[in-house]
Amino acid sequence: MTETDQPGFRSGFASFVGRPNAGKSTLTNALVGTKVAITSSRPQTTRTVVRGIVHRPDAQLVLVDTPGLHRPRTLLGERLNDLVTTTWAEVDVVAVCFPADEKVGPGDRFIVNELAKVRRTTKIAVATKTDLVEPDRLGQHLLDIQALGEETGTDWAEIVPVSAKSGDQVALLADLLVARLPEGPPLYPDGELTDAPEEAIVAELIREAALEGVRDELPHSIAVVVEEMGLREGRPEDKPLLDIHANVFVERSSQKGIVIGHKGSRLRQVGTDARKGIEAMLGTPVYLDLHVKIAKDWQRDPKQLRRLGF
Ligand SMILES: Nc1nc2c(ncn2[C@@H]2O[C@H](COP(=O)(O)OP(=O)(O)OP(=O)(O)O)[C@@H](O)[C@H]2O)c(=O)[nH]1
Repeated sequence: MTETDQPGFRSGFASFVGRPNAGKSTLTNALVGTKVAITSSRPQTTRTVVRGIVHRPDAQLVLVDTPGLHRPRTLLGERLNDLVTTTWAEVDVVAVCFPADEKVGPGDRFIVNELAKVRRTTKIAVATKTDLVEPDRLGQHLLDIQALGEETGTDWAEIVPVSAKSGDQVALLADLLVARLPEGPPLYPDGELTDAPEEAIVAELIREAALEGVRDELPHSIAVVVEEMGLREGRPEDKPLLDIHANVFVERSSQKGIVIGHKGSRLRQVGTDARKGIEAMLGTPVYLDLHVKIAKDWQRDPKQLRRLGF
């Protein structure tokens, strides 16, 4: 039996939110287990950025970032906040981080009030940095979080104290998050993406689309390299467009023909399918430019392999 048809396997998305310095990144790293280094050079542009994936025998938990929430002063600010709440509605669970060494304050209240509008998403409260405080203070902090929940009409599914630094309760948090995911097969290949940038996921989505229906003919002969990926300049902030230029490498010209299809029909379909997959993952409209190239015997050539990212 493969992992995919394992009964009871869970997969889905979680997002950590909280005010600046609340410990979101450190917690993400602690959960994923390795240093996650998605250096997103475009904050607040793509709606969701995968920060890391927790692979477990029983589940796959995809941790995504949502753009920062701001007190809106302008219409654009309001639109951005709408985007955030839309993203929150699309993930399975949102975990709000409240650093134990700071009092629950107006910044937290603002976030929780916004989050309360997203009624259906499960909300978990996480008291972070517990290693920095005495038990008394932690107790008070948990009561304050509870009170904020009541005040805002937020029904915390859990309130969990953790320390990402010492590792205390991190495993418990993982269990609680996983328990809130729907049953379903893994969303990403095993081992994928701790430090892999978005380009790697995008390349994988394109490769999947390119293999669709021709897997038997081209089992291991397709590699994809994302040459360029960046937001189109001059777009309004609330209507981003992500430009992606990618090369699909095959080993022989006969394979090139298969991928491209009659008058390019197949390649167009591959492009459409891949684009939809990428848009669904990143939450941003995408312009995808695909080229098919021959890298002769790339599987046997170490130099080619390196170039292709293996
Ligand atoms: N002692 C202690 N420090 C922590 C813990 N978690 C995070 N920190 C520290 O708190 C600071 C902020 O942590 P980050 O993980 O960067 O917080 P963040 O919420 O991602 O911050 P932003 O990116 O600004 O939103 C860093 O200096 C961390 O080292 C913890 O469990 N214990």
